[in-house]
Amino acid sequence: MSETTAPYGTGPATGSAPVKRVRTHHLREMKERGEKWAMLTAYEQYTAQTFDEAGIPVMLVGDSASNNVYGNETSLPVTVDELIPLVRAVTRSAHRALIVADLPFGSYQASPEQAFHTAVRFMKEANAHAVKLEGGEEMVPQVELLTRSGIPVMAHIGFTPQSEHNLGGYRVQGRGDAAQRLVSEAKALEAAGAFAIVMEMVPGEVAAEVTRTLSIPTIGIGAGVHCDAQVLVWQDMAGLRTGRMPRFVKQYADVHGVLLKAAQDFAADVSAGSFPGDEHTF
Ligand SMILES: Nc1nc(=O)c2c([nH]1)NC[C@@H]1CN(c3ccc(C(=O)N[C@@H](CCC(=O)O)C(=O)O)cc3)CN21
Ligand SMILES: CC(C)C(=O)C(=O)O
Ligand SMILES: [Mg+2]
Repeated sequence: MSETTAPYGTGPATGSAPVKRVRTHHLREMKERGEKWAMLTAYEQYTAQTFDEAGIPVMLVGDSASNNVYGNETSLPVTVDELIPLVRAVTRSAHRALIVADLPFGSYQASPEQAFHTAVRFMKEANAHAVKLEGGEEMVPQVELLTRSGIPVMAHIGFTPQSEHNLGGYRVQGRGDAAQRLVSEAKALEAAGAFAIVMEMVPGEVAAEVTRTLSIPTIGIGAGVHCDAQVLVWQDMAGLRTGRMPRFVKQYADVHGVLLKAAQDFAADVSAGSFPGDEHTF
């Protein structure tokens, strides 16, 4: 087992010492110390274990499971009932990371009460440590009620995929005149009690201003290097997904290539009669 110390000050995820869970206040302290950190999505056991071992302090069970697990085109169709088992798998598997459950489209926008009901399901049925929801000023009542009720909330502004039909597609938000509105939305969400805020596809300079202005950490995806943290969807980061990627993705491995070759080699061995061997046979 590797003895590398995770760079987040709460100790390694492996070994025999008891593992200390990352808490929202640790993230605020990292911002105060100027320590940047990485968030990844996770949707099941082995990636959650692996990212925990890597010292990733926060994992998001994204509504992006819609397109990255369930095979939909967008994140809109995925339901609470489809996400809860994935969140439960991740919270069972990661012992150190803070696990955030992404509230899916239609499960929180109607009212603070609807958001509360949905968030409580993720906390009770899946052991989530926090929830995430998309939106600006209009989500302040939701963020206030959840926070007052003991549920940590991660906000998400800029390009919010659940609103793609209102935003006119997958495009950068907060350019020009919209920049100051983005800053004031971020302030309102912090004042409402959010513990962190994702900024998706906003100009780097605007994200830098938000990051300087807030005391809570900002997590960028296509928002430049001046955010306090960065997030990517793991299948993009690891190169399992193929095809055209958004500009903000950096591919750190070729998992698709590795898995393709493994499947082809296995099939070829079976065809040739060279698997199973004596050592695999009882
Ligand atoms: N696999 C995956 N990765 C993601 O980053 C992701 C998901 N799924 N599902 C939910 C949302 C959707 N996201 C997306 C999807 C596409 C673009 C995209 O096509 N961006 C283009 C256009 C930018 C522009 O026109 O300004 C790009 O080149 O970045 C961006 C964000 C981010 N999220
Ligand atoms: C890309 C991240 C921020 C997300 O919301 C998701 O994976 O659903
Ligand atoms: Mg999402």
